[in-house]
Amino acid sequence: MNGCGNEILVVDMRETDARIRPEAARTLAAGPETHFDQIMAIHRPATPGTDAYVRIINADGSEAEACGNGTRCVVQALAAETGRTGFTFETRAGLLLAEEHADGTISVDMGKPRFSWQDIPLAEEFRDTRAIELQIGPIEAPVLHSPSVVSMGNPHAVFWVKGDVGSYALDRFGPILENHPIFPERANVSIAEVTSPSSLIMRTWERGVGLTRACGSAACAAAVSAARTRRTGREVAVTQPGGTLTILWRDDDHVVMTGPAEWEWSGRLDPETGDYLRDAPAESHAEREIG
Ligand SMILES: N[C@H](CCC[C@H](N)C(=O)O)C(=O)O
Repeated sequence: MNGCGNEILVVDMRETDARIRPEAARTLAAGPETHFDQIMAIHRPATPGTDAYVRIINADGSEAEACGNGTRCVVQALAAETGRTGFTFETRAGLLLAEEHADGTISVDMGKPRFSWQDIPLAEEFRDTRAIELQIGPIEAPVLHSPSVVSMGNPHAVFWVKGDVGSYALDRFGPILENHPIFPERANVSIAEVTSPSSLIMRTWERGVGLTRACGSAACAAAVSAARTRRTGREVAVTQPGGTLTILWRDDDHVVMTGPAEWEWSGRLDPETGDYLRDAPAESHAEREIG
């Protein structure tokens, strides 16, 4: 599936106690057909009252606490299977509520942002995380500097720029910033331009992945950081290379992300090895029709 071009493998693990091994994930990520940004592995619920436990695996085999675009894909898959529209998932970062709307778009309550340096986490104390001391490029003329940092369950840094976000070499700066010692758990790194009090344009270098066409939690991170620094209001349209998400930072502090999800093809997967067999197009289409 994909969520705004964020490439997602949704894997149904509800009938097995197995886990997808990191080696299997890396093999799948390296394959031209199965290349992905995140695997969303749907496991049986661990907590009463939840619909599933979802493990999120990055292309490098590491685990993430949150993935907004992938969560919308899981909702669409389970809504097609069950005819239900509302779901509660458990992830490493806690519980997520999600809902499919009549128009097919999906909203996910991504929880509350956390701003303290220990929560992001940062390696040293910063009292004000709206802009921390961190820069790239020459000391007297940095190319990027003073990012806002926030945890959406996972760590994010957002650099504010004026002008075309596409003109920055995020492919070069991304790995340096992702692995900068200030981020003991690494970080997802975005550059964002404010285009109006209710819109942003951004690109993201994802932790454990690289450049992606969209990142839901990064869109949330940029939206709350923009509102927190009075660059925008609390509801913004966030445009990334793969599409646009609407982010609302509600008065109760929860961040709600709304956007599309798209099914592409299905198959069968060996979670130990990453070997897979793609369904014949007709078969997968039929499966889709009957949910
Ligand atoms: N694509 C995801 C984010 C994955 C985050 C992951 N790269 C990490 O935190 O390690 C999203 O839509 O939110």
